[in-house]
Amino acid sequence: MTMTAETATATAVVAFDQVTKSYGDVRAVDGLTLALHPGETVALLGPNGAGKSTTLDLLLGLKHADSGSVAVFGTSPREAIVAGRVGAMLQSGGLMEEVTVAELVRLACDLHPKRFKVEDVLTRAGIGQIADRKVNKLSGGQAQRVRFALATAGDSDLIVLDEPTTGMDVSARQAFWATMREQADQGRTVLFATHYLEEADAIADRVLVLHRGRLLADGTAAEIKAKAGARSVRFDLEGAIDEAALHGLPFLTSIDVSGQTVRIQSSDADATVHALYGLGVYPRNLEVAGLGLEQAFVAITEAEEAKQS
Ligand SMILES: Nc1ncnc2c1ncn2[C@@H]1O[C@H](COP(=O)(O)OP(=O)(O)OP(=O)(O)O)[C@@H](O)[C@H]1O
Repeated sequence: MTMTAETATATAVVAFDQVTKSYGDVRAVDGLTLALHPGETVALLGPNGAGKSTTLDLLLGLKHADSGSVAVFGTSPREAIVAGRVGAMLQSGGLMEEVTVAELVRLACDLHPKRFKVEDVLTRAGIGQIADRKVNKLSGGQAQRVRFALATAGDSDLIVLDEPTTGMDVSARQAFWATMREQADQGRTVLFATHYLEEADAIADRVLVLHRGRLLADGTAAEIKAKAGARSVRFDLEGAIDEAALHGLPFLTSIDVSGQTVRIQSSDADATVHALYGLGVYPRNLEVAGLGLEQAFVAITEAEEAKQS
């Protein structure tokens, strides 16, 4: 079947069409068009102030677009949430204070049209042991787990997480993502905003890079790395090093000479290495590697900053 734009929107889990949202002079989301599909695990990346939280708030109906439209499962965000199709974990969502963890989770389960058993939700979030503790006595990482429990209190089709692992220690983070993977394996769509690029690289099958409210890149982590274009080249040289000659190599975006080791980033590594041999030097232990997602992200967002300034 040929998919028209209309049927694509109807079957999309989330569809943003030319969405704009400003706060006074600040355009937080700027003409964003985007569709998320069933079963995808999607990471939303962007520097501070890029518009990630605003995008998630629009998706959850907590904020309203100035123009454009936001649809969730083909309906308004509010309708999708009332139908229990969306579970959300917000960045610093306040938790009711004078109740126990179990009481709070029970309330969330009771409110969900397709609720799970309280015990199962507590276990899945790794908070069974602190179920009787008052919410205002929790550590930051424990509070994050409770927020996660609230987001997974029922059988939602879409889980939205705004910087979910902030404040969690390494083992809590690993346990969290293992649980999230199970959720995705059961066919749920997961959208999470993060500053941890290694999480996006390891978990997401699609990465969105936001910058000043606009989508700069959309693809797999490998595609985003390729989009950044640059690769790193590392080699050792023997004897005296002619740094001026190395600085003259073509396509360099950065160069660092430390002892006998040279580290280069190049937008065309093949041409740079070819020219290197042309200098008459003999590079040893030559390594050419793609950039990590973190370096790619910095390269993409810095290139955009340079274009705009
Ligand atoms: N309530 C508000 N009033 C005024 N400006 C706001 C408000 N909320 C966000 N902004 C501004 O809108 C822009 C986008 O903010 P947003 O919180 O969506 O970004 P973010 O990508 O989530 O940032 P961070 O990574 O720092 O959490 C920023 O410039 C921010 O200062």
